[in-house]
Amino acid sequence: MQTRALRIGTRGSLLALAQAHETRARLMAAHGLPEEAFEIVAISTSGDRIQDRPLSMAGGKGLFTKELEEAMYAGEIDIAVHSSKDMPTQLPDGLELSAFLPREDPRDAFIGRAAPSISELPQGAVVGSSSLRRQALIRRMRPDLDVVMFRGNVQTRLRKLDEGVAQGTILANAGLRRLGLENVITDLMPLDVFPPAPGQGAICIESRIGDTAVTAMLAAIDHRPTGQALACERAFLAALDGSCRTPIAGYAEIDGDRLSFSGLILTPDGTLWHEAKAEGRVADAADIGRNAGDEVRARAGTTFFEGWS
Ligand SMILES: NCc1[nH]cc(CCC(=O)O)c1CC(=O)O
Repeated sequence: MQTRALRIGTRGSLLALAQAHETRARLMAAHGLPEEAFEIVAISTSGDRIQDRPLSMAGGKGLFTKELEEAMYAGEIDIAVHSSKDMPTQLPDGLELSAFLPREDPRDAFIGRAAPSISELPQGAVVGSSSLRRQALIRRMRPDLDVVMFRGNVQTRLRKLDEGVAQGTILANAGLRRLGLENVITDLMPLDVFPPAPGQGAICIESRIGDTAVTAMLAAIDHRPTGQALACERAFLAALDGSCRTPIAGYAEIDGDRLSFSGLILTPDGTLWHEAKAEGRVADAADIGRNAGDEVRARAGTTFFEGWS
């Protein structure tokens, strides 16, 4: 018998709260438990407070997870719900990713004002993005565009578009859908020309290693194919050192017991890139990702990373 509510830790942003609610709904359904069996605990993180500079310059990944992990060590929460994309490849001691929810659409979405798609934007138009990967991919597609820094939550970015600060921006389709904002999307970026960040669209749940009652509960909502795809993508990222100052994209697709992976690194200006494609058994997901990362790293050579890594 469960005596006290399971405390679900989350960041306080609207997107994070939507993800925590989805997790709670799945746990309620899987275990036939009422809403009162769970408590959602919102915790503010350093990443949420930095609005004036790129996160890549402020310490990168981990900024969104550190406070939640401390709350987990302190026993203030039992699990932490995250966007897999924001998770460092190396977790702190004693914590593990014990469940992944079924992945949403991993594609990026374009929100255009002067034109519905990047290719139709007028010469020299301004596109806002704070993601190094998206900046590099936009520049690779359209070197003439002016790519500017764009931070803040979705609502802030939409307001900046209204104010004419930029003619377009790119956000994850998954996040927009979870917020019920898919109506603002004017184009969806194809996976081959605009590959997503490793983990994009997948919610993951972190817990304490050895917390058997909690991990048993989470096992019931774990979506194996998403976990396997993520094992591959995260191994690719880890092999490349996962520096958040190198634009990196990677996406694994699962079909039965087969996995196909495509990974890409680019220079921030989008003029140079190296791509690896691999296929194999799902059981070898992590090896496939690691080998692809090693291959890309070897092909790029050390000069590729000079200057920003
Ligand atoms: N770094 C912020 C972040 N982390 C996860 C998502 C989207 C949701 C997801 O990928 O699951 C976003 C916003 C965005 O990129 O538009």
